[in-house]
Amino acid sequence: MSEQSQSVISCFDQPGQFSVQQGREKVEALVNPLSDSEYCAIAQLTGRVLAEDLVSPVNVPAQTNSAMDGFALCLPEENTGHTHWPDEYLLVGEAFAGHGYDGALETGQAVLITTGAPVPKGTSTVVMKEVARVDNGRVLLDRADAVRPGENIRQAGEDLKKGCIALQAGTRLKAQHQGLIASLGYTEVKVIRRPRVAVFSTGDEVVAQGQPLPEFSIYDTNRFSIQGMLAALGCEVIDLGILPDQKDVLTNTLRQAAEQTDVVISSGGVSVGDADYIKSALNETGRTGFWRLNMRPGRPFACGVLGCSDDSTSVCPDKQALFYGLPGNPVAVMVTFLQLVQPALRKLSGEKNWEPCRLPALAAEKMRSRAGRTDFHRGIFSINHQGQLEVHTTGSQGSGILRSMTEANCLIEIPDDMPGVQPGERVMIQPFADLL
Ligand SMILES: Nc1nc2c(c(=O)[nH]1)N[C@H]1C(S)=C(S)[C@@H](COP(=O)(O)OP(=O)(O)OC[C@H]3O[C@@H](n4cnc5c(N)ncnc54)[C@H](O)[C@@H]3O)O[C@H]1N2
Ligand code: MOO
Repeated sequence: MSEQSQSVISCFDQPGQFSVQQGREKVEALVNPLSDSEYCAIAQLTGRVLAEDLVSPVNVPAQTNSAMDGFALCLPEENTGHTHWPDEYLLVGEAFAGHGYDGALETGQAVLITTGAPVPKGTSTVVMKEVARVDNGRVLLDRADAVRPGENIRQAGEDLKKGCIALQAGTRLKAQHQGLIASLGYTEVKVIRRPRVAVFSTGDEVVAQGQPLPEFSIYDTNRFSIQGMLAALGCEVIDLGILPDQKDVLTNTLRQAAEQTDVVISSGGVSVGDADYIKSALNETGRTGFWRLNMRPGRPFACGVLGCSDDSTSVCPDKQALFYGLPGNPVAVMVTFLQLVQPALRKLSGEKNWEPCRLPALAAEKMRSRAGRTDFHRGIFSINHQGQLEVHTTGSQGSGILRSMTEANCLIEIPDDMPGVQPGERVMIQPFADLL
């Protein structure tokens, strides 16, 4: 992967106690955006990040055209003092979408026109079919006083002018961008290559699906929720499975993963009791800081760079990878990913100007928290009878209760300076779904 920032390596305070915002800043500071790019066809662009500004090679629309099915009219010159336009015009021809009308309209003439057809020379306005009728080769208007010059006409280049920047480098492309790129006539555009991310789970109790579940065991949940979140960010996922509690296996896996990937993400084994084992493997493969974040869920968190030694002058840039060690509890995994890893992966992907969607909502119930800590409750927001955005929790908020994430449509953010929330107080919510 590309060279990681050297200056921040020294910020691995061990162990650190940070706010969510401090954690976010430290995580992002380690990220150098990818710069390798590739061409990608329009149909495959969903979720990709544009590598360079996209310049419009054409005017959109290319010609001035009609926005309605109706009649193009040539009104008398405006400066002749007309307040009421004539209500009768001579029908001289037709203009269909894809075919123009060859002549130029003269005062008092009309042309039948369809939506999208080029507006004939001399046209002053277009009236909709519904307000006019044809009688004996003449177009008769129901309400000539309602006619306004310039109506129902889409000007050439009113959407995009030839030569302007249609989309900026760093835009994450969605359906609307694909449509716009297509409207410019491009067949493919240059995008940043996808980040390669390796994922594994740890823990003696963690069992793969398809195996019998022994006593005291649990099916591996985190690898799949992480993979789902990575897929939504357009990452290429390398599934390293469940790693056994053997230091050599862990060390070798991390070393190989660092050579082949941009990011390695693990879950489990980062709390005080269990962390020693993963810590020692990580210390052999790179530099990792273990932090305590003032947040719930997601207090223990590890972050760092694999493939560089303590002596940071001897780094091998191509063999480095970012590392995120997420806590084992399934809700803590998702919350730490969304709050800390997601912004970092967006930066790594070359995406610019991303901000999470946060909205103020009224608490519909009492919510527990603690001063000095940011709590992320799972919430369901809706519009109340007064038309205000309100939110209630999904119930029990244990960080192992993954059902709370499936029932929620948002995270409720209770900041460090709120010791708890009373009904009717304002909280910020982070909706799960942006519409587009
Ligand atoms: N003495 C302390 N104990 C704990 C602290 C603490 O500060 N001091 N922090 C607690 C918090 S908060 C969390 S979160 C957990 C995180 O612990 P680990 O990251 O070491 O995770 P594990 O102990 O391995 O697992 C925790 C929990 O999650 C389950 N788990 C783990 N991996 C998976 C998986 N892939 N799929 C499904 N479930 C998984 C595991 O069975 C445990 O129940 O530490 C607290 N303890
Ligand atoms: O943060 Mo642990 O974050 O309670 O699950």
